[in-house]
Amino acid sequence: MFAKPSLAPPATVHFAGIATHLRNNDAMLSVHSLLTIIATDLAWLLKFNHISHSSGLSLSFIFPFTQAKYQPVMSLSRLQQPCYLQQCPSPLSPSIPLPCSFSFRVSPYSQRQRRLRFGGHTSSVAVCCSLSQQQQSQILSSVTNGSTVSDRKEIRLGLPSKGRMAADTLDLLKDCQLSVKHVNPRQYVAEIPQLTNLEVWFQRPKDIVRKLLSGDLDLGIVGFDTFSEFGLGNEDLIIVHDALGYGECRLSIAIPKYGIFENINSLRELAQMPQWTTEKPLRVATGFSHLGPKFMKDNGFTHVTFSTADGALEAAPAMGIADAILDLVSSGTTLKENNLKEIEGGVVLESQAVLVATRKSLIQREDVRGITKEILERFEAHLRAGGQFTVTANMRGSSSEEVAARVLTQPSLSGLQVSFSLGGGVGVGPAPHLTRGGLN
Ligand SMILES: Nc1ncnc2c1ncn2[C@@H]1O[C@H](COP(=O)(O)OP(=O)(O)OP(=O)(O)O)[C@@H](O)[C@H]1O
Ligand SMILES: O=P(O)(O)OC[C@H]1O[C@H](OP(=O)(O)OP(=O)(O)O)[C@H](O)[C@@H]1O
Repeated sequence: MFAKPSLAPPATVHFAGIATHLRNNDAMLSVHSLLTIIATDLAWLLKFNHISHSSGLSLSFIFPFTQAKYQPVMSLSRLQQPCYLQQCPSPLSPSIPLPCSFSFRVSPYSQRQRRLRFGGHTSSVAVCCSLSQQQQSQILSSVTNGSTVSDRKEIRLGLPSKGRMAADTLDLLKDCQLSVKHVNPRQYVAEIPQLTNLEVWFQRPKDIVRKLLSGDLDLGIVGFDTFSEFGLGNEDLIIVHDALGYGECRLSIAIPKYGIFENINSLRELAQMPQWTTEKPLRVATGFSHLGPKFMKDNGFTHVTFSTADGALEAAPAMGIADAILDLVSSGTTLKENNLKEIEGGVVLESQAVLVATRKSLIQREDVRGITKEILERFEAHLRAGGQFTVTANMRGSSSEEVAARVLTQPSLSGLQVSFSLGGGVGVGPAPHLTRGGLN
């Protein structure tokens, strides 16, 4: 099972890490950042990631891919060369041949499967790598050069103070037995008694991202859209959990259903309309003044201008202020009510709530890593448990299949999907919890 490496493994320190997000170019950032963290504190990451040591030789990176759209491509080319890589056995994936730098794709992951991402076979790919002591020092010095995090002793977590994300964020924390206690209801600071030395600061989502960048917060929960817009691709921000399961929406271009747009149904068609000239460019209203222009430029729009507003952007075309809008959509009701439509190829990004940390805090502060681990484990436990029930029953049966067949023929349990192993119990999809009485 353990393929012979093409390069002899050096006498090395071995690293392990987990990339909890991989989005296009962020992939390299994750790998690099996390490698660095490992270099800083190997023991912590081992615990953090539940990674097992393999044959005393190497440890695994595990990359859970959650959204097919990102088509994650991983590269280790940023690592200092030469970088010795070798195949490692993994229960999660078939072997992957690994040259010094490499890329791979992972099979698409459906919406329905997303929450189970740590459990499925297609969701993860494990690779292992070993780096020499010298490479370790190089990586470490490349990220620890520059400014250090401030001298403050507490750890700061930013949570949305208002808007759509606020209540759902508190609900998620509550579901994870992390109760946010206001010291004073009129203050923006709070605490979570279960997490020692943690200060919660309530801020507008965009300010959470800004304060992460400035080093005034260590961790934050925001929508991926806000992270992308205000994070400006800054490599100091790391998404440590990319799918918290709420705040789901997409950032999308919309145009009127009527007039000159009546027969326009794709971004390509929109770009090719003869109406747009230097004198009369396509006018787009958006609150996303970083992502908007970038997206339009990447999609070949040369004659385009942008205007901004703080809300109710859907009114802009009817008011004659804009030709198109670029805004968040979830149910699509607001677009419909305003006679607007989305178009093929017009989605800039899919968003939901994410947990963000600053790379500097993670690298330089052990207590931040500890708290991050604690929060992440609670989130994962909660999110993975969603829709899962355990049925405990005394049943006769000569095999797991026979018991499963019996469970599924019970009218009261109809609709269950069994995804189990027996010997101890049967794990199923949505189901009642049976604790006593036999199902015979
Ligand atoms: N229609 C929607 N459905 C689901 N989630 C949404 C929707 N609109 C926005 N969101 C998510 O909620 C986040 C917060 O949006 P919201 O407009 O409520 O607050 P905000 O960021 O405080 O806005 P602003 O500061 O511009 O007033 C967005 O960044 C996005 O991630
Ligand atoms: O697709 P839908 O479910 O209709 O949701 C989309 C709307 O939700 C958001 O606005 P929000 O309600 O937060 O108000 P805002 O326009 O003041 O930002 C977004 O800006 C859209 O206008």
